[in-house]
Amino acid sequence: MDDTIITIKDLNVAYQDKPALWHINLDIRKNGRTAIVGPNGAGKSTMIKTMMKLIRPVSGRIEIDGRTDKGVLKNIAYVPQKGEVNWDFPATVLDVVLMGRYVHKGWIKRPQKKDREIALEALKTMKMEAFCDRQISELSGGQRQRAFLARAIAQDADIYVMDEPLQGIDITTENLIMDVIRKLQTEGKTFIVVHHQLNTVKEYFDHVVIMNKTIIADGPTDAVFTGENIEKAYREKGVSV
Ligand SMILES: Nc1ncnc2c1ncn2[C@@H]1O[C@H](COP(=O)(O)OP(=O)(O)OP(=O)(O)O)[C@@H](O)[C@H]1O
Repeated sequence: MDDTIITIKDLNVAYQDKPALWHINLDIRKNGRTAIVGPNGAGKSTMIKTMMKLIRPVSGRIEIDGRTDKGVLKNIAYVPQKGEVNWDFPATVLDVVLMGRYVHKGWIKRPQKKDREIALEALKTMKMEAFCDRQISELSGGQRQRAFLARAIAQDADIYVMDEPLQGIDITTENLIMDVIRKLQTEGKTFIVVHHQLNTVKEYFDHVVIMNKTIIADGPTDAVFTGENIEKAYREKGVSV
């Protein structure tokens, strides 16, 4: 299908002997804003880490833009969960954003003037230019998330894969991130976002994947984000919806 950018076929993932994902079949919409929702432990992070080739599946196939090789990852900006990043690492905000440029240059070459300009422009988009020389250890949760989105923007990828970017941040940052995502979507970018707040799914995302170890439902938010499907995914956790 032309409007599909990622296709997952019969994907199975396990940690040691414990299955984490089974029989995942999924098409992700090109130029969409897709939320991935499901209860804690549903395998949302596992699925996107497998897309990023950070986890090796037991079986299955992931095609990104029709490709399965590692080179395609250059075209994906990955924003990991905040908790997975070592924020004590001595680096300034600008250093972090410049990392977005390394996929284009390799780690050996030093950033050029143009890379710095692109990084500063990305910081401006995230209203973080005043913090460019600040150590990342000194940032608030919302500022850290802005810096990470700036890094993703500096990478200039077509696909953004984000693991709970709105977790634990202030409402101003949340609104800014959603405004930037919507704007980038109008420029042709695709978003795949692990999202925890069920009350904002309809407002923020045009497509949704509801999962719990396997896919419960996926498609346009209006059609798929129903009480029945959410109930199915969250039932075993006893969440009332
Ligand atoms: N490195 C690991 N080693 C062993 N088990 C793991 C590992 N990472 C995750 N798991 C297990 O795999 C399952 C899926 O975890 P995952 O983090 O993908 O879920 P999630 O839907 O992203 O959860 P959350 O909403 O809590 O972030 C859970 O049972 C988890 O305990």
